[in-house]
Amino acid sequence: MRLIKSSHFVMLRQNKNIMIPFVKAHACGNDFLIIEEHLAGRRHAELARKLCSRNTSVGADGIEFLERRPNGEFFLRLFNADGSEAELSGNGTRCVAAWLASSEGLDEVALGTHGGVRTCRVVEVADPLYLIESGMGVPRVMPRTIELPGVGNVVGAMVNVGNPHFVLFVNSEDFSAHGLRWQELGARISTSPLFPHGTNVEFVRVLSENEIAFRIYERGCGPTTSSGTGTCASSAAAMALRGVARELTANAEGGPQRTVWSSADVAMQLTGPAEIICRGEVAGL
Ligand SMILES: N[C@@H](CCC[C@H](N)C(=O)O)C(=O)O
Repeated sequence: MRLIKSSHFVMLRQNKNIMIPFVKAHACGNDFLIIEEHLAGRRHAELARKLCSRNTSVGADGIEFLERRPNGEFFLRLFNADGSEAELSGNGTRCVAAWLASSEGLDEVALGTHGGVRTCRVVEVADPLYLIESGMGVPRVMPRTIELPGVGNVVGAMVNVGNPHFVLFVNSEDFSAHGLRWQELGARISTSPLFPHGTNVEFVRVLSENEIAFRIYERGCGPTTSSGTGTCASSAAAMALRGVARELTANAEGGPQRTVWSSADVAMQLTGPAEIICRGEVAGL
């Protein structure tokens, strides 16, 4: 028998012993790993790239690193699947809230993020499924037309809900715009030099006064079935610029969420599900 001595094999063998405990949860198919911050050893980006890979590891859209501070406060750092750090995730924050409710009985919890503190309250439970309402901060909506080479002028709005979004309104049933599939146009906008820090992109159709449908191209991870901040950004743009009701059902591919934004200067409330999928240990770096 031939002995395998390649350095790749030696590396694989060394990695075998470093196991990292994780929890996996999703919100309308937008999936996250939850890992205790102290286990990251400052290798957050590398861990995100490795563990979010769907073919060679557990797979997820991002990792929420959960820090427990000595004063009892919680702080989350969110890393996208490509290893970039984002200010926050609405769905990811809710997944952590569901995990803290399930594992520690916390029905209401304030979670610090780089995009501000988000307070999450459990509204209904059918363990492992949690319906959670989150205070998502005050959205800022700025109408903006961008010029994309080869595409032309794209009319939309920059929306900040703790992280950046560019929202376009479309009429087509398949969410295409400017003759491009939304996934293609989303990739072009998300990585355009016009947004030096990148942006999330939402394609929104107004269905009625109380309902919108949208598709999401996420910064740092591509098309996703849902986004909490994307739901808020799409709703805020529709409320501020299309005059729809201040309480909306926002339908993404992964399912509906509810948004309430009673006036421009108050926080938006987001209600949606989060489900704990599994917990385990995964080979780290
Ligand atoms: N899916 C998230 C947003 C995650 C962060 C985003 N990719 C970014 O880079 O800002 C959500 O539910 O909000």
